Amino acid sequence: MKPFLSADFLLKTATARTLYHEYAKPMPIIDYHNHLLPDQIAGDKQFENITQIWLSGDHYKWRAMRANGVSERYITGDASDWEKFEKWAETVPYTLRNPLYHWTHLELQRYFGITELLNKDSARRIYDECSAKLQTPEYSVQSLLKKMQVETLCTTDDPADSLEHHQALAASGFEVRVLPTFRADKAMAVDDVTSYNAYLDELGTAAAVGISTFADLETALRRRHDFFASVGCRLSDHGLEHIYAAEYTPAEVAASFRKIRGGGALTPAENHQFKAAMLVLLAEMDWEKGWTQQYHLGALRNNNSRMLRELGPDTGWDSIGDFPQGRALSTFLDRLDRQDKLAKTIIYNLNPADNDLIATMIGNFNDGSVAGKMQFGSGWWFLDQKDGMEKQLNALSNMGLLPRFVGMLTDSRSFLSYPRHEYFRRVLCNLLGNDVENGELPADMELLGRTVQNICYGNAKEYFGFDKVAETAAVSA
Ligand SMILES: O=C[C@H](O)[C@@H](O)[C@@H](O)[C@H](O)C(=O)O
Repeated sequence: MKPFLSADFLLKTATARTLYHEYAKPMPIIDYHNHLLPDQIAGDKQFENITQIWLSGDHYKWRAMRANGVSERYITGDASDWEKFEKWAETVPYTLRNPLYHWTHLELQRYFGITELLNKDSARRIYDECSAKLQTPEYSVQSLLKKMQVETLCTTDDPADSLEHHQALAASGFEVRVLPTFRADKAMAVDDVTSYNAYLDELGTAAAVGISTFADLETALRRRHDFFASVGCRLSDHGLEHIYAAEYTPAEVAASFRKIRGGGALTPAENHQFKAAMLVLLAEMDWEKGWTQQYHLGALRNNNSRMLRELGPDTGWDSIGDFPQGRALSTFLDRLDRQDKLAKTIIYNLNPADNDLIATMIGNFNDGSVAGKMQFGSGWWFLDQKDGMEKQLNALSNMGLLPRFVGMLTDSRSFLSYPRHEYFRRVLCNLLGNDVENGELPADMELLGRTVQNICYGNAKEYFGFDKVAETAAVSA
């Protein structure tokens, strides 16, 4: 019987072990999508204790604690940090076979050298040891990122954000490249007219333009898009139930915007037209700059209205939706491709039933401009565990080109989540190792090793063009 979480964790074959230890593990990390807070990186934050760095903001853990009968007081409420950690420790044994069980113990091992299982009995010891270490310079946020060989990370940022912390980091010479991502969801969130109009005022202030017409909105977004590019941004991102691809005319969109600005709500048809127009506008801006556009599709969000009122969005009340994806996505991508304005694109589906749909959809729009132009994103959110990752890798292998995949991202809110890349790399190497052992792939370690290194690092380095950021910054300096 293999020991739990040993050096060869998830690596069932000799080939897998070689591929992981000799090829995957040494690769730096390019974490091109996460929700880390740039001010905490710029300020090189020293977290007070393990609860603050590990539990606050992690709605994966929050859901597990709730499922385990823990009251909200000990999750997002006013219990002490120790009380919250104790409740998490009590919950961990009940997460076995959930990825949290692996991540929790992998993170204790990799960051704190703790191999003891976390549970009620070990909670105090582990809390004290981790919290004491977190007070030392080796556990400041910047030290933690360097410890995990992070080379580049992209945070998630609103067009109205000042990006002051990204600028400060670039000026500080911090070895890890910390770049923004242009996440314009709020710029098309017309479902709530009141909050949308308030946001438009905020966006207008940031862009130094009064936003009365749709043309003004475009001006404001273009100014912010240009500003994000000047700070090194190379990606955009969207979180949507599905793509919007209704037919529209500029006049219809302009009229809808006037209606919104007057405080009027759009009809469902006007709503879909407006969102379709916004997606095209934003996609064209991405194409003009050679950025990569990301679409996170299929989440059924904020299911618990009581808790949405109490805690707000992204607090653990979302789940996998069953929205039809294919037709609108095809129409949208074709609309851009027809104009030769389709940027590099990564599509993440939250419903695994859409895996094959996305894996085949991306094959419709590779135009020869760049290898792997159209990407099927890594297992996302409820799918970023062994089973979900294997399904995504197998669908991509069966219907696309696995060796052209830009690989994993943490998508996390915690600075202790970087072992997710290790987890993915182990899953990848194990799949390839199994194929070699079964005679389904040649035991060509040069070919397989290069493939592993490209998926873990090389493809992302080439595809996103972050090095161009350095060149641009040097030129503009
Ligand atoms: O893994 C979970 C994800 O980070 C989830 O929190 C995000 O997808 C977020 O809701 C977003 O819209 O970007």
